[in-house]
Amino acid sequence: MKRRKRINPKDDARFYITAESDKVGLDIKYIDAVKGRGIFASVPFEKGDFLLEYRGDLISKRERERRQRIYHDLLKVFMFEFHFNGKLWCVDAATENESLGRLVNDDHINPNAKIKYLTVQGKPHLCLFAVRDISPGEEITYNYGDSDWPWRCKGLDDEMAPQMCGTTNPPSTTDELTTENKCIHTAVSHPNQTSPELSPLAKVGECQKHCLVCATVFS
Ligand SMILES: C[S@@+](CC[C@H](N)C(=O)[O-])C[C@H]1O[C@@H](n2cnc3c(N)ncnc32)[C@H](O)[C@@H]1O
Repeated sequence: MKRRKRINPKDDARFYITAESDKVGLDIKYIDAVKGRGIFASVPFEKGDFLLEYRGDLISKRERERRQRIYHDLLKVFMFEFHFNGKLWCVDAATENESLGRLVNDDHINPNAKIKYLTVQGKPHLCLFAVRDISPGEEITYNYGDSDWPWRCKGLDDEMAPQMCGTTNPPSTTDELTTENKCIHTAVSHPNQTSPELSPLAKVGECQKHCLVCATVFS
């Protein structure tokens, strides 16, 4: 069988950065009410291949702080911070658009991609590269980094979830909560969701004991 000629991954990345577009062979799919959407390969990728750019506004630390003050928690997760040339920068991908990079989910155990930055015309661009061969149908994932991401709590039963999650956002202590309480995941729908399964009503139904995302307890 004839092997396809491999494009140099950095050149490939520069091409898509300059074109401000995503490559064919990656699709958005709705996964479930907790994870929301994700990005899936529809063609095979080889280890080292460029996959996607995490496209958004490149902003300074100061501007990031300003936006963080006004953003809802659900938007803050789209802010990717990184060091470049001795300074803290951020790519803010909170704006819902056609870009696929902003929809790639976290996997800190067995990710198949890694983010690296590439400089184009003096500006850093965050790019995802495959860290192993990827088959069609696989979800693209990378490690979001060390943090108490609520979804990383594993194997919890209903009683243990609030203690073990250790999240402070929103409050996880039951005494601050009343029957009126709703966590952010139930009070509002996920930003720009298009799938009916993600409606606030469906999420309230799933959160009857505790929210799967943040472990807020409902009485
Ligand atoms: C940058 S967004 C990724 C796209 C998101 N799935 C969506 O549909 O908009 C990050 C959010 O995705 C969800 N997420 C990412 N990785 C996850 C995982 N491994 N398990 C559950 N939820 C995850 C969390 O809600 C997180 O706040």
